[in-house]
Amino acid sequence: MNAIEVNGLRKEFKAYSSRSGLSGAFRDLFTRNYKIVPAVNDINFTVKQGEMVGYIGENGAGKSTTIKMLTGILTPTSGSVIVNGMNPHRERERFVQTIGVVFGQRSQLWWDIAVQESFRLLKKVYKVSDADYNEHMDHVIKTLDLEPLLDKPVRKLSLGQRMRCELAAALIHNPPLLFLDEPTIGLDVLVKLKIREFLKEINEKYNTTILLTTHDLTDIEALCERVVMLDEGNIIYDGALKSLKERWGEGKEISFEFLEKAELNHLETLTGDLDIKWELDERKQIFTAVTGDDEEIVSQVIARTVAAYKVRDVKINEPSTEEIIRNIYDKGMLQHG
Ligand SMILES: Nc1ncnc2c1ncn2[C@@H]1O[C@H](COP(=O)(O)OP(=O)(O)OP(=O)(O)O)[C@@H](O)[C@H]1O
Repeated sequence: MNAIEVNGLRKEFKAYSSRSGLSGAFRDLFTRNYKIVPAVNDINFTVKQGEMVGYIGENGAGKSTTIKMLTGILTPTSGSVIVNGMNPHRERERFVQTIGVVFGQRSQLWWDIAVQESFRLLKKVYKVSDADYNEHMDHVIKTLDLEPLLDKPVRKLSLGQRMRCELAAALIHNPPLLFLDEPTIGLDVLVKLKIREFLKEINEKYNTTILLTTHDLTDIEALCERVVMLDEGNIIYDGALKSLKERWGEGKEISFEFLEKAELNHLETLTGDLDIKWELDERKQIFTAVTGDDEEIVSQVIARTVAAYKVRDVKINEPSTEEIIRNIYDKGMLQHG
């Protein structure tokens, strides 16, 4: 079953521009110039129940606008959105029972009351029974280490503490679908790891679908096999994170420092049957084999070289996902699809 079905989804905004000078400002008071800008430009995608998908793009690419349409906060200009079998905007009340939302920059907890009071209020809002609440939330509270925070007012919590509480709050009704918009923004590494572990766990335990928007690609790498990449309102990639790396990763580099004198010609002969290119940094005497992503070739290069020479150091370099994605945006290598 599909948790999310998006067809020809479009959202246009009016972008107002100001006229110059005093007379321009005066005229702006009465009529304003604007042009129509599509923030989301006729996109299509589906997400299956239980998938964890990274929804990525640069600032202004249209991520938040999409999430707002998927959660029923904004109505599309055209196209259709079916989430959990419903139209999010039209069937609002029934719909919100089936989703959880965490916006990293905004809070759904009440600022001045204790965390557990917020939880209790949300339990009422979502009409969760005592039995369900206890069974589910006891576990959530334990896993996210919330026990010591429960009687503190939200305003007294650190960012990391608050984000863990936000996540728990979004899960009070144990929704089958979770939208996370920058859930780890500004958090330290340990809290990030905890949140990731927790998300993996609920995905495994309840088959919860997760759509994750983040600028932190390590979140995506830790959680999502699939990424949907957005650029100026268009989907420019939808597929496995792994294939993205294979296709655009530009291979690996294996650098050797030797304890004895090595010859470039000899290394080339040793590996003549492999699809690689040797480079030499003469000043540092570092020999580098540039390869594709074939692991067999990488291991052959290392095995043959180490057998022929005494080696001081070997390093394998590959571009990070961050670099690959930067590359794609910079070079515009992908076709709009
Ligand atoms: N209410 C609005 N009125 C006019 N333009 C808007 C409105 N909301 C968003 N936009 C424009 O739509 C485009 C997409 O914005 P959106 O917030 O969806 O991007 P984003 O990918 O979420 O960016 P970020 O990573 O900065 O959050 C931007 O050009 C933005 O200026």
